[in-house]
Amino acid sequence: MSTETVTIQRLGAQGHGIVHGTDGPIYVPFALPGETVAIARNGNHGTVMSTTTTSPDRIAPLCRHFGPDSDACGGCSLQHLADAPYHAFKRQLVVDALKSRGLEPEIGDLLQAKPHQRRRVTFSVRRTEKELLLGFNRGESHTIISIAECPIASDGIVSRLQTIRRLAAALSVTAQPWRLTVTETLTGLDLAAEGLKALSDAERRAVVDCVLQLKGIARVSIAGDILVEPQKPLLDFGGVPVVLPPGGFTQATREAEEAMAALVLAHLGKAKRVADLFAGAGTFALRIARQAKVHAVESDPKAIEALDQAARRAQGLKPVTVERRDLFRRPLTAQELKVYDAVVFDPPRAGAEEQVKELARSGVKKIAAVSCNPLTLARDLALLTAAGYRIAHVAPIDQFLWSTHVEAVALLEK
Ligand SMILES: C[S@@+](CC[C@H](N)C(=O)[O-])C[C@H]1O[C@@H](n2cnc3c(N)ncnc32)[C@H](O)[C@@H]1O
Repeated sequence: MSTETVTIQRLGAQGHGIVHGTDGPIYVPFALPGETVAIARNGNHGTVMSTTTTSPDRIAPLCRHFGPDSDACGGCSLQHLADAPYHAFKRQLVVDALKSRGLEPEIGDLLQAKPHQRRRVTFSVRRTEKELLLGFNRGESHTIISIAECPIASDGIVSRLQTIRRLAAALSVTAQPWRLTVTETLTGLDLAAEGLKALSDAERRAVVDCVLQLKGIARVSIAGDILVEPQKPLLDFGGVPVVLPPGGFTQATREAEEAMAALVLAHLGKAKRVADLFAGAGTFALRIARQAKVHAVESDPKAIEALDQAARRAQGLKPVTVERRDLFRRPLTAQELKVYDAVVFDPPRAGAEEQVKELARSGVKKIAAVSCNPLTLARDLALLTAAGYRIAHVAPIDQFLWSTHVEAVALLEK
């Protein structure tokens, strides 16, 4: 460990201040470009001890749990950065990722996230001898920081933190840490527990009794199995009600979901037959079905079942077919894709490389690529442009406020 004074040169992709020393980059969390700071240095990591020059872009964080202290929550990494440079940083993550693959398409302004929009958060939970810890892990550690507030989570979640705690306490029958994903749905909170030790019958009954005394809980599931469901947890995909499968994926904010869906629908235009790949429970497919026939493909059986049920119950949709399929191992082939006028794909962070290789050979006229990882998106788009597709537009979208994650929608045509 050594002490030195450095001036931060730029913000890295993980939100850390970076200074390039003679022996490589030094990463300084919570320091901003232009700031001169004294750091305790440990290898290529610096901890700020004092600041002599403060950036004009530095602002007071909104949340009491944010910061470099040992008891601070690691959920957010950029609350100390003013709005304009924060938005520029997020957009630049997409610009840089595409540029690293030689792509320089038209990239729009960032769709900005606002506080209290996140309708889905995953808490870390652990019972200690003294208390129940429910919150987020401290940065780069397994220590759980219990939270009393959260400026990113929706009011529907934050206002029910006490309820969530009571329920988490009933589920925490051992000292083992576990995770609780809370989704605010139209009919109440959906709570999905993962990593819990199996509960005895008496413990399960105690949780059910607890839920029945509490208000605002739609469902509690453990490892995908429903324990109690006073209400079916409903989401609305463009006017089509969908029962969210236990622990199933949904976009983190309603605002980002609607913006992404609007971009995708506008791009599809008059397409008559559309394939929605990595379709989840139908975020895009059910909206597209208002104007075109849709074939939705997804590997999660519960998600595809939820989509299918929702499509069957809905009025006024064009035909929707569903297929459970692992698109990494068995992508839709170029031959299978030829019947579609347009394809939407929205894969997990790993991207859709194998599927995109088939798409590149398919000749499908319009493609909308939705992604939460600019690096894999860039790789996949490069495969498509090499096959003659043109990127008409890329829209960077923030739905993970004050984190270094950014979503993007890329619209392509041939
Ligand atoms: C980012 S989510 C998008 C879901 C949906 N488009 C939405 O907006 O709600 C990615 C989806 O891909 C699915 N998935 C993950 N791996 C897959 C695979 N190998 N084949 C097919 N689907 C997969 C996940 O279950 C998840 O529903």
